[in-house]
Amino acid sequence: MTNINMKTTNDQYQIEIERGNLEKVGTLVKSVWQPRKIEVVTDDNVGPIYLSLVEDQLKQNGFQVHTVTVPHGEQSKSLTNLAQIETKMAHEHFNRSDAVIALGGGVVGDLAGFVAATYMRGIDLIQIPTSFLAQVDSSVGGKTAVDLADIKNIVGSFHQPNLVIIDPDTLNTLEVRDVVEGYGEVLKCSALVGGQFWQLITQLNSVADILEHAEDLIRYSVAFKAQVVMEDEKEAGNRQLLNLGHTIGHGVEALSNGKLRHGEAVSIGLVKMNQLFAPKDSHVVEQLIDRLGAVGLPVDSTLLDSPELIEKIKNDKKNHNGYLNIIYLKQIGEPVIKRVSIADLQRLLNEKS
Ligand SMILES: NC(=O)c1ccc[n+]([C@@H]2O[C@H](COP(=O)([O-])OP(=O)(O)OC[C@H]3O[C@@H](n4cnc5c(N)ncnc54)[C@H](O)[C@@H]3O)[C@@H](O)[C@H]2O)c1
Ligand SMILES: O=C(O)C(=O)C[C@@H](O)[C@H](O)[C@H](O)COP(=O)(O)O
Ligand SMILES: [Zn+2]
Repeated sequence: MTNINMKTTNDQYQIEIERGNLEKVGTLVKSVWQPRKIEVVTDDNVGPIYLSLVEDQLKQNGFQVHTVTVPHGEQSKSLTNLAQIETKMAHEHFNRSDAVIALGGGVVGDLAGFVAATYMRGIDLIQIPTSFLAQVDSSVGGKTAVDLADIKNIVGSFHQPNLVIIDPDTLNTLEVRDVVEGYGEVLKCSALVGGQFWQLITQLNSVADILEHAEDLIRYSVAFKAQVVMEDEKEAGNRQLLNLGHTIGHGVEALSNGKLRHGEAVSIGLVKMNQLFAPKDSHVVEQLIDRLGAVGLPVDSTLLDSPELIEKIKNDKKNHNGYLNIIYLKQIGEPVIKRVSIADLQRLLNEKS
């Protein structure tokens, strides 16, 4: 069992990582919340597998449980769903003492998190991530958001949970493609950290290898993310490093009309941004392509040639007055934040494509 402690300016919470955590989810929730009404938000893949267990556990521990199931997939991170869920909660007379639980992948986590951030100007939240991506990244750190049409995470808020409950056993029911896309974020994280974390990555060459080492990968990723968030919760400085691969990644993800998963898009963005900025003699790009390619993550895309890409990039939250803080690697374990004009980035993208 691993217990990682997160402390930000106004919040403190535990990230509990243990196989079988879902079996005792009621007790874990009770350790931080008094009896109250809870809206459990899930999706139509996760709900049929895990919702009844979580619901029973919560009821046995004195909670009043309401549930809402959204369709799986990125399109559920919408203002429409936000409004529907909050309308339902209002009709159920949820008040400021009540709470939200996100049970699912990053889509459910971001959507339910934003519900909790905005309902009555903010109520309590617990994250129960069930996808690999959500367990290694999205359930931790308090970023919540929905998309507007084809613009990623453009309406959102920082809203920290009171607890994150990670049960790596839930990875057993995940599709292979979803394990691999979650690994895209793990690889991003390990490339930022280097050292032992990267050493482990150099030994993983298949989905079976990833699953065998899933607990270590979750622990390494979450411990690093927690440390970064504790030092820079609102992304004024080094939290921007966690956006490695995302400036171009979010662009191609949005342009793909749902064809690329988030972690796949990050993989493409990770390679491209380093092709543009990493020192050639560092061999960063070759190392990234080798490790991403080993598990079948995409390392290139025709979307990189789209004239629309730069328009998407302008929506990056690291864009300030026409200058973007881009992230690249000097070498594995040595990330750099560099201020680049959008015009220069556009020129470089055009030159290289
Ligand atoms: N807030 C953050 O810090 C942060 C960080 C990274 C990514 N994100 C966001 O997370 C989203 C991607 O998350 P994701 O990759 O988890 O996508 P997702 O939530 O769509 O989950 C991927 C698929 O796996 C299914 N699933 C989840 N858990 C399952 C399980 N245990 N068994 C069977 N099926 C399961 C889902 O239904 C879905 O079909 C993107 O919207 C991205 O922008 C947010
Ligand atoms: O937690 C963070 O900070 C991250 O940047 C983690 C990213 O993996 C994640 O995709 C995040 O949602 C991106 O946020 P955005 O601010 O670029 O929308
Ligand atoms: Zn991401």
